[in-house]
Amino acid sequence: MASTMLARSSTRSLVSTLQLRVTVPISSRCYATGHSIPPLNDQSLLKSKAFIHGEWVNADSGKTFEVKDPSTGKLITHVAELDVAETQRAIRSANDALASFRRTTAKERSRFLRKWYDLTVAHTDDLAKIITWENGKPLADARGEVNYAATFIEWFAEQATRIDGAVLPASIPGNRVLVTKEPVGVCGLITPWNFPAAMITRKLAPAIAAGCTTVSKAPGETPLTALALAELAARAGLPPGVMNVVTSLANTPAVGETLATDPLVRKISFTGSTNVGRLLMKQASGTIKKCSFELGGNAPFIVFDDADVDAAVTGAITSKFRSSGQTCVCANRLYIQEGIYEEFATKFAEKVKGFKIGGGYGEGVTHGPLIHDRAVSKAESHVQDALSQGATVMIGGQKLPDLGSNFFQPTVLRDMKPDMLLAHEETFGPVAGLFPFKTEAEVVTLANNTEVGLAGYFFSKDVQRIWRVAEALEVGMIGVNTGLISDAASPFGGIKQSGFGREGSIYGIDEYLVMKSITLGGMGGDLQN
Ligand SMILES: NC(=O)c1ccc[n+]([C@@H]2O[C@H](COP(=O)([O-])OP(=O)(O)OC[C@H]3O[C@@H](n4cnc5c(N)ncnc54)[C@H](O)[C@@H]3O)[C@@H](O)[C@H]2O)c1
Ligand SMILES: O=CCCC(=O)O
Repeated sequence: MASTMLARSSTRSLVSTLQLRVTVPISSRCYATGHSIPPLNDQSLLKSKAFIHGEWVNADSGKTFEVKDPSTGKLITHVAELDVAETQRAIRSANDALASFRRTTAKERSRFLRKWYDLTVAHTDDLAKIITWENGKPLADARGEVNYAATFIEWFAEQATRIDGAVLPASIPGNRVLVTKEPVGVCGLITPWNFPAAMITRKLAPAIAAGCTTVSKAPGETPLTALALAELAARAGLPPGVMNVVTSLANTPAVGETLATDPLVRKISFTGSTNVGRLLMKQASGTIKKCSFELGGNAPFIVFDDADVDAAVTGAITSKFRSSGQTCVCANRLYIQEGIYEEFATKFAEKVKGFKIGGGYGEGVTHGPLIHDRAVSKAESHVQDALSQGATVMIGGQKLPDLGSNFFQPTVLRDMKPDMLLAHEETFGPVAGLFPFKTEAEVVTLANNTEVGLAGYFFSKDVQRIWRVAEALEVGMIGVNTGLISDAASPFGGIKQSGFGREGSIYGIDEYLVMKSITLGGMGGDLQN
């Protein structure tokens, strides 16, 4: 009871913060943030409880965790810190809902998704403000993310009605083989903080389109967007239990293990680091769950001498600095062929000079903070390692303490060498290292010299080279003469230790379906008189 009241007061506090735009301590557990955010049109989108069986619930323990604004480090609100028991309850809710939801028609599921899509688009401004608040990305980027997130809902609203089967010629006389596709069952969906809306809709929309029921684990850093999306899904009429959202920060490993080991869960889809993916895969193996894993990358971005250098600079800026370098498909290693190295480096650094760094609501801000100080330390360590081995800074290279503890300068390093840390580890921050190379064969060897294989990019005007290099790069997604490959229509996913499974596209729904063959015997006899 006390915890219920506490959480109610937390939500009220959050709402008052938005209405009043003032710095006022409201309660000892949740207070205004000290920097104002634009008020929401619909303040009831702000939730601080988890969503189980169509109800907003606190943790049984009454525990909460803090969600902080990465721009200021200040508290946004406290969110329910769920544990194993509540996660099991969410799984049972999804399991109870499955029996009837799997029997809904594709058209019904499609209509539901369409309503959810319409509501998401209608609330773009509010969702974007929430994303900026908890993730830090500039408001324009946050709006772009809401649009991107909504395209997955729209896409799978359309795909829901296209789940098909087959009739196959049997090799046994008199038999006929039918193939149907069915929902895999209860799905455990675990998503990261870097795209608080799009990573969750990219899993939820195909799961629902397929007729599955779900338990999503919202990222501890950015749970508010996931909860707002759940509110919109409920408004769209999704039956209780089809979409449950559990929230946790400290209890995340226990919640994750519960999802990955509970026999009622038939599918785990995870987006995040390779290390956590490895752990979840091990845990999920006990009950042989269907899995898809979208894990870490270390994308090569190659510019050949024959490329349009200006286009390559634009593509590299988009790919490297999207979300301040915090996307799994961000260029991590920029390989520039010797003939155009100087021109590329100068033009690239010049563009980076034009960035405006600051809090995501700031006028004209192009790049926000990193998510937390660990991310800043990683960027800093990659810069230090490169400098200690002979790289030079063209621009940036420092923290920006005057802006806040999570800010790091967009950085361009030149004269990078293959042994440097940045060549082998995903920076996940705004540091671009320019590596010179001589030949096509050399650069493809360098590009493939990594355990992961998510995205890769290259710029060239030679059509034969385009085929050669595209076929030789060991990645799941390639951008040729573009730095932007993310699209609901395109299959998203990696190879090697970047994981397996594909999201979006005509293939994404297969991750949530299982195939069943039905063999009919005694068929095809003579016509009866
Ligand atoms: N391939 C992709 O589509 C994709 C997309 C986004 C991020 N990523 C990768 O994610 C990484 C950055 O995110 P991060 O550092 O927050 O990743 P992370 O693996 O630490 O966390 C990602 C998510 O997993 C949850 N999590 C953490 N530990 C867990 C555990 N033991 N059990 C269950 N869930 C757990 C977190 O709460 C979070 O929601 C990068 O490596 C990046 O490339 C990949
Ligand atoms: O960070 C990973 C996902 C980014 C994207 O979908 O473009």
